[in-house]
Amino acid sequence: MNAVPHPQKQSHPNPDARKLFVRTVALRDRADSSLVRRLPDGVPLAWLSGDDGIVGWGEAARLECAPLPEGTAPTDTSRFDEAARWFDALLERAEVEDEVDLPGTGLVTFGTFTFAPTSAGSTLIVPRVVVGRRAGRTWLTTVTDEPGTHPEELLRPGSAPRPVGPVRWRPGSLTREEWMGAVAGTVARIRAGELEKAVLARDSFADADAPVDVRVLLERLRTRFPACFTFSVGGMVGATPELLLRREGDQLTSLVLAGTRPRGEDAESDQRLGQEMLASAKDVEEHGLAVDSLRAALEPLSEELVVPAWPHLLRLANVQHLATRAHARLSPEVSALDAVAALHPTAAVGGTPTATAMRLIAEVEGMDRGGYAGPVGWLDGAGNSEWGIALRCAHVDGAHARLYAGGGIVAGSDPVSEVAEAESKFRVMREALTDPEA
Ligand SMILES: C=C(O[C@H]1C=CC=C(C(=O)O)[C@@H]1O)C(=O)O
Repeated sequence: MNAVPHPQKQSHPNPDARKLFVRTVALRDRADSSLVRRLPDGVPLAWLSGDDGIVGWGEAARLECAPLPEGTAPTDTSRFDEAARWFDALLERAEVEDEVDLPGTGLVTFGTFTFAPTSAGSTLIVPRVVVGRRAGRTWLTTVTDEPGTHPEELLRPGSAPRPVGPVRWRPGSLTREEWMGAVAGTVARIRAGELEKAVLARDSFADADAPVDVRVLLERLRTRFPACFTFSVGGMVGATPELLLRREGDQLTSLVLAGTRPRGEDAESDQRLGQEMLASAKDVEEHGLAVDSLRAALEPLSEELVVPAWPHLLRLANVQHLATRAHARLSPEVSALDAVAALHPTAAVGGTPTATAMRLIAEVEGMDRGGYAGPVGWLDGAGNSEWGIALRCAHVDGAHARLYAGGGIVAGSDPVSEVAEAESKFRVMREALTDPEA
């Protein structure tokens, strides 16, 4: 497979040799106005959490990592190293004037990495324009090839987003029965001792009549899932509840999720379902393996690491999860992308042992995950960054979307419940792609 060709690549034959002029200025704005409204039509970049976040558009620089040949070790991390080298080189040649100086100001790149090293789609994009907000402060960053461009010249009001229109839904790579068979086969292999856990996913397709205006999806996702990170990077669009890592200075935070139940019809059944999950040996084991994988990856990188002994419940509009929030103080030489490379894939999306689970996933899912279950987020010149795990998402390409959803399989998993769980996770993007009745 080859890297997806991109027109921007041809227009800058040697993009790494260019010098970038980066300017961040404060912007007066209402703290609760939607950043999505700033976005012009086109292919938006976004990372949103409640009313805060960053949105961007245009391309000052772009890196497409080439997929590695079949047979490459599934845990290969060279795409993260390539991305780090590329961004460092841009940063060295950037002239940055930053009067706001917060995480996300100055030179920023958005990024999406594939789940597996052999897939195409690991991409970093430095936008021409970024509008960001954090704790009531809003800013504008512009990235130009010439000095002296007035930043606000690049800030034009966005056009009104278009509804999606009629959508046709198509089944994915495996039928429901085939996928249940893959789950049952995985349970048997786990029971036979080949591995402890694997996270299996499936895909499904949506076709609209006209190119989907991603801004509509972003606005629906961010308002329905305020506790999630709503993102759009390199075609990957979704609202993930799972934070692979946030790095601010030497502090790292991660939110591990594994273990899922539906939301109840009323407060009482909701409570009961949550308590049942906290008491379920199967869910606690599934969650514990994800936490163990995070701990094992972070320990060598940290001077301090605090991981709570018991999970708590995270309730979202469609499902509830077992959640553990971990904190670390990183060793001085560890960069955000070093930490991403070490943590990906946690057993919330891969399995245990990691390499065995990744091989099984490639063998039984019958699809290429692309950016699904890979890291998605942003990185700034000071090394601050946020990377979610791309879940509850779709790859949107013009009028077409490929949706992904999965769940952790352990010895006690049941194929029928796993299909239902994947359906409840698909709902996030199915609802975002469905216009409200007029
Ligand atoms: C793999 C997915 O979710 C992961 C994150 C939270 C809970 C999960 C679970 O309960 O299986 C999964 O580990 C997905 O949303 O596609």
